[in-house]
Amino acid sequence: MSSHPAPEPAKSTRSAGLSGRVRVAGDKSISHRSLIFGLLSVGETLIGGLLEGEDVLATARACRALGADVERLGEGRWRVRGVGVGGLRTPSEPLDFGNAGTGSRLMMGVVAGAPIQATFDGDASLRSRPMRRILDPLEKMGATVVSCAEGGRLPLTLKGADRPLPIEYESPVPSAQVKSAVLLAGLGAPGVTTVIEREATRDHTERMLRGFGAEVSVERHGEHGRIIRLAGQPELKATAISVPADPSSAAFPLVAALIVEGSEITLEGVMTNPLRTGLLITLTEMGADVTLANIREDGGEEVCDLVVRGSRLKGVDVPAERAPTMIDEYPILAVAAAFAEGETRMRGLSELRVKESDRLAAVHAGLAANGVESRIEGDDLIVAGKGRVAGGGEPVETHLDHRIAMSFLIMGLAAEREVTVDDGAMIATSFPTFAPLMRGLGAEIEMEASK
Ligand SMILES: O=C(O)C1=C[C@@H](OP(=O)(O)O)[C@@H](O)[C@H](O)C1
Ligand SMILES: C=C(OP(=O)(O)O)C(=O)O
Repeated sequence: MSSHPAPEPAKSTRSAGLSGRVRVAGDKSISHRSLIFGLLSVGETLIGGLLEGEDVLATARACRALGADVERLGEGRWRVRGVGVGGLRTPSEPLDFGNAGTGSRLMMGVVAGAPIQATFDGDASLRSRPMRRILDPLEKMGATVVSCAEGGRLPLTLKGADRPLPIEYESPVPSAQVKSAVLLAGLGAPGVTTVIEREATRDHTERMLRGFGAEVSVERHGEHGRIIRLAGQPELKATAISVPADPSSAAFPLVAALIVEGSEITLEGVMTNPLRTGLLITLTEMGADVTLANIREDGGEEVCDLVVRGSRLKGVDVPAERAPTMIDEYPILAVAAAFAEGETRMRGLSELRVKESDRLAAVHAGLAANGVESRIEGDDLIVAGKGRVAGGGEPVETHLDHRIAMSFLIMGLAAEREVTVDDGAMIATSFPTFAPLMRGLGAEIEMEASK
């Protein structure tokens, strides 16, 4: 098992109006995929704006272990010399993905579609997460699970198919990671690999496959779904990639500026891919003062500058079908809901139970510790917003979950008393510049290690 950094307790206190103009780090989903597609294509892939968080760095190491030449040229600037789908090699050591679900699951798809074998491992959080959802379709494509921990969990050794089979797969869970693993394995299969989604999930894999020269078609399916078809055995061509700013990271300064009275900030170049904008839609319904300015394109995605001002929020009902477009944003939405007037009901959150932590339970406990009433009914989370938050509770237990740590540190910026979290170290997995960036806007956040 990979070790974690030493726990780093952190706290935040009520802050005066936030102000400034910042750009959050590169999108985590696109960063993982940039490295992986770099590995799978022949030639030189140049990446700008790569997120240099621990999760993505683990993927970079895995790409090296599978045969790519991966080099950091400067801040966020990386070069990958790939080996092509047919040129992957069996790594000599286990691949350690740390805390990263995306990196490990996508790479299982890569290994499954090639005649190689690899062992996957990670930290205690990743070892507890379900992998059967990935292994089931990959076994249908011809991969073999050589060994694994109970319930198909990490550490596990996967042997790729000598001759991968193209399949048609309808995932029982709405998951971009499952979809991506099947499509990545499908690169090595002759014929067409098809993924059917009842609810559309983030489509970065499909878009980037096209960008690297593969043939991919996407068709609507029912009210919210899609059918994705990939023609197998393409020759992927290396390309240049610019990674836009991550909307899931932007969510933290965004909500901070809404709840801290008198704030006005600008978040530059935030990606507004329609399958990632559920939080923006929800906050707008809650009465948030957010303007989308300077809408343009970056790296094949629409981006804009978000101008955010302190706002009085009201409780809303968030429909279950919106969940895939804001799946990582529920912890910070729950914080916004705590400062709103009235009840917010977030529906259909079963997937939150299998993230870095059980986020439903972690959010509920952290809110309760800081004087906010909430309840879980089935898969719904209901937060009773009172327009104010007491704070001052016992340290919030973050369970190795970066988003729980960041969400509660944001809560402390507008709570009456300080909010503490037991460990902010995992923030480095997705948003290593979180604390300095927030402090630059005027937020009072203290991490123990940087005192
Ligand atoms: O494909 C991706 O890049 C991701 C998919 C989502 O996970 P699921 O596929 O498990 O929903 C999301 O939670 C994760 O942070 C990133
Ligand atoms: C769920 C997340 O990531 P992953 O699944 O890659 O660990 C996240 O970043 O919130």
